[in-house]
Amino acid sequence: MSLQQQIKDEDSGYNKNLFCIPKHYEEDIERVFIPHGLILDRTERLARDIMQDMGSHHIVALCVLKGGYKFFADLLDHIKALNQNGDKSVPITVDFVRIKSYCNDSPTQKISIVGEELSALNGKNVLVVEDIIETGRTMKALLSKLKDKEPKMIRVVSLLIKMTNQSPGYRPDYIGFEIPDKFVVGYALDYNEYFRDLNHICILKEKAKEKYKI
Ligand SMILES: Nc1nc2c(ncn2[C@@H]2O[C@H](COP(=O)(O)O)[C@@H](O)[C@H]2O)c(=O)[nH]1
Ligand SMILES: [Mg+2]
Repeated sequence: MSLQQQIKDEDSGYNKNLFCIPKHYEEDIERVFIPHGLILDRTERLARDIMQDMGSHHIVALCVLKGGYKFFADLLDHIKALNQNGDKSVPITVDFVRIKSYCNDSPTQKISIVGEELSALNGKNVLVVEDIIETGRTMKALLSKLKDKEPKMIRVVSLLIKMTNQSPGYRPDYIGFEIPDKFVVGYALDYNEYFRDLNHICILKEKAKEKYKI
């Protein structure tokens, strides 16, 4: 199993005033949990680990939208840099799938998966790129759809995995950070579509959850 950084419950992040937060979210953020720079540095290392394991054949990188788009873009930048500067390189193609399984800060009963054409995955090495895994329910639903396309290999990388007592029967192949059971936003992770435009991964104030509730 690959190494991953575990952020314990008592590590409650950083005072938000140490960082640049968009004015429109200043009142909503409780703490900065994982600063943007740390996310990028960890992503660089994940890219190296992934290329060491998968880097001998064409990779189809599959982005799980919407929450995975920032991690996907940064991970692919690092993979491209390795391709450009290393002794060997492999073609990377991209595909996208959209999954919705959350409303407010709770899971929905139904998992909606859109963009499941994905016929180009047949016989390919697929790297699924996800933002966060909690119970593993969403990823298990996606993986069962992907297996129908008969890829040669599927690997999953998730920037975050959340430790909850209802979880997790599922662990991805590569993990950025293991975090406690807190609802997080930022770096494309949303609360009802807000906070994707925030660089750092943060914890919300309870009154912000009320403010943006639907
Ligand atoms: N913005 C946030 N989204 C979250 C968080 N925890 C989970 N999620 C969403 O759910 C799925 C994964 O959940 P799972 O139980 O099916 O594994 C993930 O893709 C997110 O969309 C969170 O803390 N913040
Ligand atoms: Mg997601």
